[in-house]
Amino acid sequence: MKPSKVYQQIAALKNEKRHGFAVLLDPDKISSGKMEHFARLCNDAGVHFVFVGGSLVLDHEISKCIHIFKEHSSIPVLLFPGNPAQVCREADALLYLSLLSGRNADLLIGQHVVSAPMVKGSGLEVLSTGYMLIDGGVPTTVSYMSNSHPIPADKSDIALCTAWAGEMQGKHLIYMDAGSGAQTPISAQMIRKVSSNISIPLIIGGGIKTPEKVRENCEAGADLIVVGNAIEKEESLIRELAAATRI
Ligand SMILES: CC(C)=CCC/C(C)=C/CC/C(C)=C/CC/C(C)=C/COP(=O)(O)OP(=O)(O)O
Ligand SMILES: O=P(O)(O)OC[C@@H](O)CO
Ligand SMILES: [Mg+2]
Repeated sequence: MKPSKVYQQIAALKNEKRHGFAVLLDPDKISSGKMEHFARLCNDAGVHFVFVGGSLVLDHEISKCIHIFKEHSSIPVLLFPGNPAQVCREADALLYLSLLSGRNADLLIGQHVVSAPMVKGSGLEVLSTGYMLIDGGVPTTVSYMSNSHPIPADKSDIALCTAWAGEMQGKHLIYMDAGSGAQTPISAQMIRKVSSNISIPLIIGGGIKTPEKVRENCEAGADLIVVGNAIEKEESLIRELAAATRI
């Protein structure tokens, strides 16, 4: 399946040496009743993409959340699912994650096989994504739920070889994630090492809280920065953090 519109927007960021900002909306923390408000905040801040999903989502309102968001915004919505039950047609695209940092066959290919008919029939733009967890100093929901070891934070060579393997397998994107709520975000040194050696777009997330960190990550070669927790705590940060990708 060839990716198209959303992929082209992400690839354009890289080709034109610009940087994008994505807000992660966790339906368990930002309920459908707040979606209109968040849509307006994201519009006003010039957010490029919205990711929706979680390692474990208790709320069954993902479709409703996306539907409301899209009534008030034309920002593309990308599903960021911890499992196939979070896939829904209302989004624009699906980050079709393969957990390359782990050695859990189910998250590399098993869940994809089981959900293939549903994903194929969804009409979603499918973005094949090499997903890499990097140690962020604390156990995160995703490391627990995926039952996998993250790549040690100081092992940039392992990160690079993992990203290379994903690129050579034909992944459209690499997403390096220190995990939601990480204590220590991914180092600029690791971002630089990976970014300067791959040609597909690089998404960076986990524990990013300040415009300075956003800026540092952009300078190190991140094409798209993802923030969730910090914005849930202080929604006015959306504007500041998004602006930092444009400096
Ligand atoms: C094949 C399909 C359609 C789905 C499977 C997708 C795979 C393989 C996922 C890999 C591992 C995984 C559980 C990723 C989830 C990543 C994610 C959405 C993280 C968002 O943050 P949370 O971990 O929910 O953080 P909080 O603890 O802050 O809620
Ligand atoms: O919630 P935060 O820590 O910003 O992390 C965002 C995202 O990369 C998590 O998968
Ligand atoms: Mg979550």
